[in-house]
Amino acid sequence: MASATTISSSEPTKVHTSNISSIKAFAESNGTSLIPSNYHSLTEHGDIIDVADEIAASIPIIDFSLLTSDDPQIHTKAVHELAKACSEWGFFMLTNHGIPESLMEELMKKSLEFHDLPVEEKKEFGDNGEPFSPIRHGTSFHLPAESVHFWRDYLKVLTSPQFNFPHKPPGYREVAFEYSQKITWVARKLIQGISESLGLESNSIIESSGFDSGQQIMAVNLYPPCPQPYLALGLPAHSDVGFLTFLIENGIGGLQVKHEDKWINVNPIPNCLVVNIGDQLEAVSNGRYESVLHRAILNNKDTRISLVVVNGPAEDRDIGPAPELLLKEKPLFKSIKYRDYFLLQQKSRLSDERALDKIRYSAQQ
Ligand SMILES: O=C(O)CCC(=O)C(=O)O
Ligand SMILES: [Fe+2]
Repeated sequence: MASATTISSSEPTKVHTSNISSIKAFAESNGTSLIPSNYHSLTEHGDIIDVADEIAASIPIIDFSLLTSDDPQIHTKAVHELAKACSEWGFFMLTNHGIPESLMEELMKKSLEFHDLPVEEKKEFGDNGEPFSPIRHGTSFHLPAESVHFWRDYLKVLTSPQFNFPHKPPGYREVAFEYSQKITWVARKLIQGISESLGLESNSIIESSGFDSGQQIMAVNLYPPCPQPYLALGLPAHSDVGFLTFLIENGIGGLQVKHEDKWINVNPIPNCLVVNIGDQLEAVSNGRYESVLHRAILNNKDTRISLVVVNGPAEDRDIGPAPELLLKEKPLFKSIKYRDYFLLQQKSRLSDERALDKIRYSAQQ
């Protein structure tokens, strides 16, 4: 115990962040039980402890096979459930989505293999700071411009309208392609259901947003064990940029969503997709469905991997509240090209601002 007391009372190590190009490599070589002070994003223990776990049991579950049922009554009931999940929570668990478990397992395995490649071998994918680069590998969120860093390494790939992917480890690209296609199909069906739930034609959002040549980004997040998990975060509170985000992970847990002003742990359920509403759906639905705030917390034992697919509109489309909704209500958001919104959102994530607030009409207007 004496040594533990000594460690906790010593100064956090000062490490030049420019020396940390991979938190995985750093964590593996860090001989202390302290983390560098520029990774301290949580100042109060309460911030991480104040979690409303009793509410977690009521996280909505949507059965995809009911939504796609040919029986109109079953379909209508599922659309109703979807509307409730989107308006009350902004996210839900999706079951019976038809994506084979073996595909998801293989993808997770290859993702771990990618992050396990020697640093040298991943250099060719290094993030050059250009948000539209097809492949970006890096650490934290945006290292050069941040004051506080996050305990995460990432691979971010633009998988649509053109499919890009690293060519290593062998077979990763193929399995990612299959998963990307299947997620696109599920996303398309959900967006149709969401359109209906808003009283729009089933294809209304798909067509107006150019969804079939829409932007899709796959992000593979790796969070190594963190010796002081109550001081750092894997990812800070944020909302996602697109219409819908799909998340799977390796069963460790760490995703939290904000619900009624409290953080809720989203415990992984095997073979389920975690789906959340992104900013573009909040805009299109004119605020009916809110883009949910979420973050990734850490633990000191296990490496966690999450695989996230963000599906959005085509980059050249102007996106704003659906015109059909504006027959009866005032627009809450200005229309903006998705490409410009994407850039705005990337910039906003470096501060505590939300990009949606930048396109929101003020109350007086
Ligand atoms: O890893 C997680 O649980 C969250 C990841 C996430 O929110 C993201 O990549 O946008
Ligand atoms: Fe996210």
